[in-house]
Amino acid sequence: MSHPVPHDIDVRPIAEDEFADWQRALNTGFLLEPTLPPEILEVRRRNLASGRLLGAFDRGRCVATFRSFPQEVTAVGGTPVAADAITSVTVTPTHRRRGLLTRMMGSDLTAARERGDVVASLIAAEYPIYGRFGFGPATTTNEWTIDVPRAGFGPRGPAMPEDGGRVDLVDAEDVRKLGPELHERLRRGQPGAVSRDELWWQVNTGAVRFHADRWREPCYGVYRSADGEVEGMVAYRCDDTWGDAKQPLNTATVLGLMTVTPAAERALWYYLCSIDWVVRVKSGWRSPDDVLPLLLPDPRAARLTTQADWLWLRLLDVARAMEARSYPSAGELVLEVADAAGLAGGRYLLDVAPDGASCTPTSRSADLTLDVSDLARLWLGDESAERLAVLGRVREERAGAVRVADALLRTSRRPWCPDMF
Ligand SMILES: CC(=O)SCCNC(=O)CCNC(=O)[C@H](O)C(C)(C)COP(=O)(O)OP(=O)(O)OC[C@H]1O[C@@H](n2cnc3c(N)ncnc32)[C@H](O)[C@@H]1OP(=O)(O)O
Repeated sequence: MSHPVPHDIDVRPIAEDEFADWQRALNTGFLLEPTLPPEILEVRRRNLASGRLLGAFDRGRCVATFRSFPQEVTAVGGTPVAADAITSVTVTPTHRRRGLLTRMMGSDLTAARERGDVVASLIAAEYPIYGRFGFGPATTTNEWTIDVPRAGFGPRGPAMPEDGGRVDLVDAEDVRKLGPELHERLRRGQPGAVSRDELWWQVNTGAVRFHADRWREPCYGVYRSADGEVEGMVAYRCDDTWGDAKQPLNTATVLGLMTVTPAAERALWYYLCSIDWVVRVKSGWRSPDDVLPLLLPDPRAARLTTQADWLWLRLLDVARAMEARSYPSAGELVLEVADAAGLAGGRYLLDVAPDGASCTPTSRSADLTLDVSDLARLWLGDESAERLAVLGRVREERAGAVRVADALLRTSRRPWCPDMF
């Protein structure tokens, strides 16, 4: 079988009239039906075609896809940094392992660096794909399945906290009105969270349909505090499962639950675990240190059913990334950062003082040597330098430097990205 020579394949931004071809290649790469119904294609064209879309073309046919869009990722301490969010990455099966992803990624990351983005971000379909491009897994996610009858709520268990707050069910239109402001509050307090644009709210509440048959309207609940402030919101769907003896055996699956106060968090989980007929609650993708299991009178009723890497980051500007975050104590660290792509490498002095941090190129000798992908693991505070040293991924050049790194970089709560993109 003869393969086309990689350089005969054109990698470039697509023209608007190539969108249908690009979309067909995208669906092919994701093992979906290649051709979308015309009305869905049109909705996608209207919303996506003018964005940053790359394609690879072999004899005029699109054989690879790549899309990036502007995003913000919340650093430790709450400052959002400019991110190049990457999605829709595919290479058609006939054209894989010939460097097409490498070419698209190189072109996108170079442009992002030139634009001044601080990081690039993505959710990886498979673990081994993105490390070679300087990405590291920066957050993880957990999903729990709650066995509701065992959870301990109900007539003999604790009642919903009496704090004057209330849960009300609302419609999609209310979610589009109330959700964005609540989410802005959430993401400013949640390292690893990413921004949502208006299109996110439209697509995720059914106002804009990107799929012909995948939309089923969920139920939406809102928690308001005693003074009427919206402090939490949940979207969930129930199935319609019944046992042989006519017992209700429904599962409620959480599509998203965001809260900005502990009262809202407690109230919404209590609500989900006390809906008649519901015997199982699937939590959806939660933070790895979510308090959820401990909110239940019997935490063992929450079984961990998914645990996986989630948001991957690629630092494009080490100095700005390190200066954007906060640190629990003062200290100094010289980092020798290797970056095979030549985008962000160098030796940096991180100098954390009580009034803020500076990170500048230095000629002082290094305390730690590591790859840019491993600095991405450390940046949000989730990974420990000590663990990476055990793996041989971080090299300690000065005795004790690993401990200093962990004291500076780790956080008391773990980072979390609630979104899939
Ligand atoms: C953010 C997102 O959109 S995630 C979605 C990612 N897409 C998918 O998983 C869809 C199915 N897979 C694909 O379309 C393709 O396999 C891609 C896009 C993952 C990779 O595209 P390719 O053009 O084959 O990658 P490319 O040839 O540039 O590979 C570069 C290197 O990565 C390695 N690599 C690429 N994909 C994988 C993989 N899935 N698993 C392990 N290694 C991989 C290659 O072996 C190659 O290694 P080498 O340089 O040592 O030879």
